[in-house]
Amino acid sequence: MDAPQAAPAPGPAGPAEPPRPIVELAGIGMEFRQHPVLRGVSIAVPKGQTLCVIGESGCGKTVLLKLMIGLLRPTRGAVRFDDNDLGTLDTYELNQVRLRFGFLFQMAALFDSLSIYDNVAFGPREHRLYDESMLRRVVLERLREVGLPPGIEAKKPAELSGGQRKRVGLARALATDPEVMLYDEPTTGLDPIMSDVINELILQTQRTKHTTGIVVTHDMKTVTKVADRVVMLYPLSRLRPDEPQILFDGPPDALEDHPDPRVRQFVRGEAGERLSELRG
Ligand SMILES: Nc1ncnc2c1ncn2[C@@H]1O[C@H](COP(=O)(O)OP(=O)(O)OP(=O)(O)O)[C@@H](O)[C@H]1O
Repeated sequence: MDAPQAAPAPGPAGPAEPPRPIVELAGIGMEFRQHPVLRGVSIAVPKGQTLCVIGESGCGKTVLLKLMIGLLRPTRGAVRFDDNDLGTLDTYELNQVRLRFGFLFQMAALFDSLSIYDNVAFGPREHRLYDESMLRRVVLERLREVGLPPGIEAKKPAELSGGQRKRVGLARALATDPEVMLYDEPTTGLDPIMSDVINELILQTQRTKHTTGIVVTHDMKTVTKVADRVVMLYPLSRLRPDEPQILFDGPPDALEDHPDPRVRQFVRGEAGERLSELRG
């Protein structure tokens, strides 16, 4: 039998400090005209990690992303970015913070009337990051990084497939070299192969650029592939007032056999009693 292993001794400076959070939600409550969506939600995302946020439709995942970039203000609690409380920042300071985020929207949200080049150049131009020759290098480099062929920059979004549009959306979000990428259901509507391409790109972005990632998804393959950590939210309407809204906060491999049946049901995609509940 192996001898029991001793706990590693702390180094001369004591146990290692946990990495500093870059995005932090502290005791968040969010209501829309007396309709509560989030309650007592606290999440700290360390620099360089990828967090996946999962949960049923309507539980508040997109609201969470909007709170993180100050597009919504919480009813209670504080949102911090790099130790700055967003609630204390003026419009200029908030815009400076937003510049450090990239956002890949559900439907890629490209400007239909602009070429692919101008779509990707949009953020850097708005923030006057580069002169035109440097901008050209950055735009073409980002398009290459997401695996789009040379010449695509002259096309319009309508000429592209869904998977190509999603990759242009990612190239556009990465054109400002963000420290944090927010992905809202990045694989929705894509075939399994293109979904995996997007998952690979999320992973590569974290590994090569050390970008912190926050991924809202229903796709458990995305979770398995990209998440360092997973938070599962539950809809408030299904919880008692004293129950925490975060059902799970941990590594992805602890999801499958979690003791809470609500977590297992979601992860395995089982309807359970839900159809009869919906029929009333
Ligand atoms: N600006 C708003 N005004 C009023 N209600 C809102 C607003 N934004 C979101 N909500 C409500 O908040 C709840 C959570 O919405 P949210 O979009 O965050 O859900 P979700 O978990 O992302 O859902 P899905 O998985 O379907 O995208 C919903 O009931 C929605 O109607």
